[in-house]
Amino acid sequence: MTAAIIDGKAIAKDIRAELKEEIEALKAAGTTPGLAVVIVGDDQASHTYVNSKEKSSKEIGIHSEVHRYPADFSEEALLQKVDELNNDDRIHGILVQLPLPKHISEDKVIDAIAPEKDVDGFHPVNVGKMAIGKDSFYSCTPYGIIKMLEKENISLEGKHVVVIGRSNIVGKPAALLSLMNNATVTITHSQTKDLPSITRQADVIIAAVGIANYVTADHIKPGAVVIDVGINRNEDGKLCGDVDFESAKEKAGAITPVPGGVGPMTITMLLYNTVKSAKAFAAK
Ligand SMILES: Nc1nc(=O)c2c([nH]1)NC[C@@H]1CN(c3ccc(C(=O)N[C@@H](CCC(=O)O)C(=O)O)cc3)C=[N+]21
Repeated sequence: MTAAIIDGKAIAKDIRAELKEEIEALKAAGTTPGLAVVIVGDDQASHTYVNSKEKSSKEIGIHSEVHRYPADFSEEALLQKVDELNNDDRIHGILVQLPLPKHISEDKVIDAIAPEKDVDGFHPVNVGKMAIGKDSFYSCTPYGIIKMLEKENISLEGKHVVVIGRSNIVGKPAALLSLMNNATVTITHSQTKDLPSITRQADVIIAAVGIANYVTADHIKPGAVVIDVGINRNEDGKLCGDVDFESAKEKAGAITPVPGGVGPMTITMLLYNTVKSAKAFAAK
């Protein structure tokens, strides 16, 4: 059996087209959604992502600004910038690109973002609301996975979702959002014993380990849905996921590629959250 390939890029394109229309309506009613991205340091990959976020925002009519600072920018100055954006009426979404240089506390910076502008869904208020099943800004990568499954008509109801990874940004929120969609959820991680025996029970595997080609056909129940969150570079410098795509696609029922799977959905949900925030501000 060869798996159906879930085309994240195409799904992202559809959602962005819907957002573009919403933005036009919002603009006609006097509100232009605004997104501010803050990046500190000169990590090349981070700059590439941020440029891509800026381009995607502009394409659908979001006012986008990027604030770039050198690696030695102080924590105090960054907190001050966040405060300024919190109070800027043109800005409905604030994203501080992670990771930050070591001398800056990521927790402090995330805590400083106004929860109602935290379109990344990283602020404890938004994470807490999600954990108790309330509406909030959900973290873009796991939310993108949920939307992608929705668009593919893959219901999570009563399904066994096995998440590999327990990060605050992907693993934990992916588990919570799956639970919210009535899945039975198992979270596995680096201390889990005999991982393949657990992932082989999964109807849906969400792989967020951060190790190239870690999940192989041996981890997969025939016909299972495999979602690959990884973004790694292999020996040849080529982009690859946490899933060994070539072997996995012979066993899975459906699978996301890297690139072109979860990544484009992550950016799309950032745009989605920004529009959602602008709508909430407009309603006030
Ligand atoms: N505050 C914050 N929020 C984030 O959401 C955030 C962050 N920090 N730091 C870094 C990670 C990473 N991330 C990606 C988003 C899109 C792609 C993406 O679009 N990837 C394309 C390919 C990109 C390429 O070709 O390099 C794809 O998978 O098809 C990848 C990675 C957001 N992150």
